[in-house]
Amino acid sequence: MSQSVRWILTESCTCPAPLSGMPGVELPEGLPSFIHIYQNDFVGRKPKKLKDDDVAICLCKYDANYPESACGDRCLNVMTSTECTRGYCPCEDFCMNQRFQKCEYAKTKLFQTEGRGWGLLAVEDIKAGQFIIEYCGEVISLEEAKQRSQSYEAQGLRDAYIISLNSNYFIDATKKGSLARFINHSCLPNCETRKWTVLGETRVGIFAKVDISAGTELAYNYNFEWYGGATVRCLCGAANCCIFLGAKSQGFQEYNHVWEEGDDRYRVEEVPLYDSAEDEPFSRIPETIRLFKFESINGPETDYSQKMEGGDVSGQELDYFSAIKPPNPVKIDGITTKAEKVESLDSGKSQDQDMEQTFDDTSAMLSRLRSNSAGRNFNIGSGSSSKKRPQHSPRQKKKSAGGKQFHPKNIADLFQSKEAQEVRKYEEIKNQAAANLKSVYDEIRPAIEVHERDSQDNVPTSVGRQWVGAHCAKFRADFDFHFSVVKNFLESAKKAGPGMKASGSGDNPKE
Ligand SMILES: C[S@@+](CC[C@H](N)C(=O)[O-])C[C@H]1O[C@@H](n2cnc3c(N)ncnc32)[C@H](O)[C@@H]1O
Repeated sequence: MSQSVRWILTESCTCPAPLSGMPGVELPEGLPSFIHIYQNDFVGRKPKKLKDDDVAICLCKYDANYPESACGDRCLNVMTSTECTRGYCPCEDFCMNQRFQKCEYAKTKLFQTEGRGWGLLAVEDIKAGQFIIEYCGEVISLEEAKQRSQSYEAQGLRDAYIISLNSNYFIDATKKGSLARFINHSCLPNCETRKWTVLGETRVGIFAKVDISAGTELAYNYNFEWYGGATVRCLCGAANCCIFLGAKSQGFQEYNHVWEEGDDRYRVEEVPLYDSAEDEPFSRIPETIRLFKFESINGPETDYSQKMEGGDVSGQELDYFSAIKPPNPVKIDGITTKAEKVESLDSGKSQDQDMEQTFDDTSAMLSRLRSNSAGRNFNIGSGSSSKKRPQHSPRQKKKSAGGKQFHPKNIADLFQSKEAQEVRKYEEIKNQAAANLKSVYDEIRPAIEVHERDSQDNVPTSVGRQWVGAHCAKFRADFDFHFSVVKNFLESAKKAGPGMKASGSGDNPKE
């Protein structure tokens, strides 16, 4: 049974009192407690204050015979996903481009789904492209997002409400948020998320992808990028459902292949061998942090088994932190996750610290540049999941001779020779290239951040070129370094005679 309409605004909320004409919020009984807000609540920093010079003013001129003239689709601000600013727009009160500011939401209603918690329904017909609601919550830093994600997990919270605004900031709607926090995921969604700039800040809106009729559940494709941790069964009911949230992401597919019982392709013995210290310099992920990313998936379009309409998926890139972690991987009749089959997982390997640091600083930039291509990736903390592979089970044999691993740095120390000097020279060049890459990133970061709210199409070519150039130099230096390690290692072994094996192999009588 529904309670009467009520406003819930707390003292700590920075948003103004609800504007007249704003939709009321009907909160049904039994809804887990949260604080309803109409604007993002900034934690740890204040919202930007736009200076006069920074306000984007369009060239629209209101024509009473043509309402679209007041900041419709041809408005310069609309075209750049920027809202007009009240008091500055030439169309004044006729301006139609202040939907976030005026909370011009579609009428919606909460309802209880089967197995997916609460969901949001359209109460009126909604047109394709229409703004439905803002995804509001607390705006927090990346660090805070990591901490909260871990803490929610420790508290056993199942539902994930943290999404990314950009590489530095996230929206956490766990404790405070708008009704958008209740919109569920579908593999065949009728809505999508879009980022808009409103009064200088990036905000996230839910928009209709297709015409939606009253009574239909609203859903968008979370496009979770799976970064380890729990596998959560998707219950969207779409005919093209991916079975698990994030199942289409590379991380999930490499780590949690889903297969039928008895499928011999995935026997533990056949898990590929690798030496992570050498192959995977960036692959360590803090286990407790799960980052999910919304990303385009062009899956087959099939019938919608629930009352949702289809269309191709083109939601913008957003990331999701999850606090979900069931005790064991999900098991569905006849289907097992690979994690269940692999008997034990190592907790992580030591990493090349300087490389890792550079990667931390530059991963956000990389992800943005990559996001224009089909195979997007996003990295957090110390590494990318894209290369993460199943780790050794106790039954697997080691690849290295005698179980020893040869780290490039150790090799340089071990060989006090001409060869070692050459290796060190290349190592220095490699470090220099890494430092250059970092300084290029620091230099061009502002240019990227100005544009990150939409896409990287707007980033000046010179910036992109500089970035690509620095990367190529870094890759080249890495290659030269590793090549010199291998070459000099072999040469010194050859010089030492046919019986000589790598230092540390235990076969050298002098050892
Ligand atoms: C942003 S919340 C959505 C609202 C949530 N249903 C509630 O009751 O608060 C996201 C969480 O809802 C659940 N969820 C959303 N879509 C789902 C789906 N298709 N299948 C299973 N669970 C889903 C998952 O637990 C997910 O972490």
